[in-house]
Amino acid sequence: MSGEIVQTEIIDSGYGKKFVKLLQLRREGKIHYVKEVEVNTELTLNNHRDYLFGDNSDIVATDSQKNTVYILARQYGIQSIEQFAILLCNHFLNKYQHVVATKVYIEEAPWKRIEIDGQEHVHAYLLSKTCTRFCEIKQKRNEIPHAISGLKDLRVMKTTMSAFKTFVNDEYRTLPDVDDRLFCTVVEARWWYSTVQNVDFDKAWEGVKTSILKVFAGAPDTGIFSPSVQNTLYLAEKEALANIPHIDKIEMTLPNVHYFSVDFNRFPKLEFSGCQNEIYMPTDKPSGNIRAAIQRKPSAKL
Ligand SMILES: O=c1[nH]c(=O)c2[nH]c(=O)[nH]c2[nH]1
Repeated sequence: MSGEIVQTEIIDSGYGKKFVKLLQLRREGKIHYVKEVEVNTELTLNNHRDYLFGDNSDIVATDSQKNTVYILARQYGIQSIEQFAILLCNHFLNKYQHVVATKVYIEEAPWKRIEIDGQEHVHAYLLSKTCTRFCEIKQKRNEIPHAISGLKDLRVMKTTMSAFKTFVNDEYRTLPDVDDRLFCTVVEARWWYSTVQNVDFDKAWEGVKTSILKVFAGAPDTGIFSPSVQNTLYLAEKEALANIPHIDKIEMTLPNVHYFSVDFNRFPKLEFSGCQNEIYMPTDKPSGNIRAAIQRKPSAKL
């Protein structure tokens, strides 16, 4: 240690409670409604006395932030995770004048009603984890809230109508051109709203999910051809922006989860002719990883 006095400044800070879990139950007669969420809060203060000098007098304890989540859920209810996150941001900024910025991230547990003989149950649910819905709202003092919504862990696969060929052919390449391959990915998508006013966040979220599935799968009886993960990703993003007017930017990440064909030529003493079963080896790691964000072009000024 040189013992030299280092000159520093804090350039970013925030603190809050992570993973505040709560279940909201609303009983309307015999029909019950549930929402289970996990909330992360974060506040940024107008000074750093806490970090610099150990002066806690401006700290709204993370424990109090956690209590606030429960109290606002009780008082106002959770319509959509986005609305609840906006409510929390507003509350923290209005209640504490020395808070200059807030960030609230929420994930929702995908409870669906159990269906018995095609009929939805009034009070029994099944956790149907096709994917996780999340949102992140950021708001600075004297500014409007900015909303991002997203989905993750949406694992999809198709067994044909996917090819990958005519890519760089040099001394590093071993992968052959393929006309027909399995395509499996775990979709993560996040999108930015141009406004939070009069947005039906549930409808928008369903709209993006449907856009992604439609572009990935294509028509039920024929499918849709994918020349690469990159192209499918881009077309899914374009479809989402075409369908949901309140979104002006979207980013998607698509890992290319490889399924390698098992080579039965390695068993020369066995006879496989006439066997129709194709056997693949699912391989989680490594995976390709394809990412892109698109946004609406500012409309041309005449
Ligand atoms: O759709 C694909 N895009 C790639 O960039 C890539 N790279 C690779 O090895 N396989 C694939 N597939």
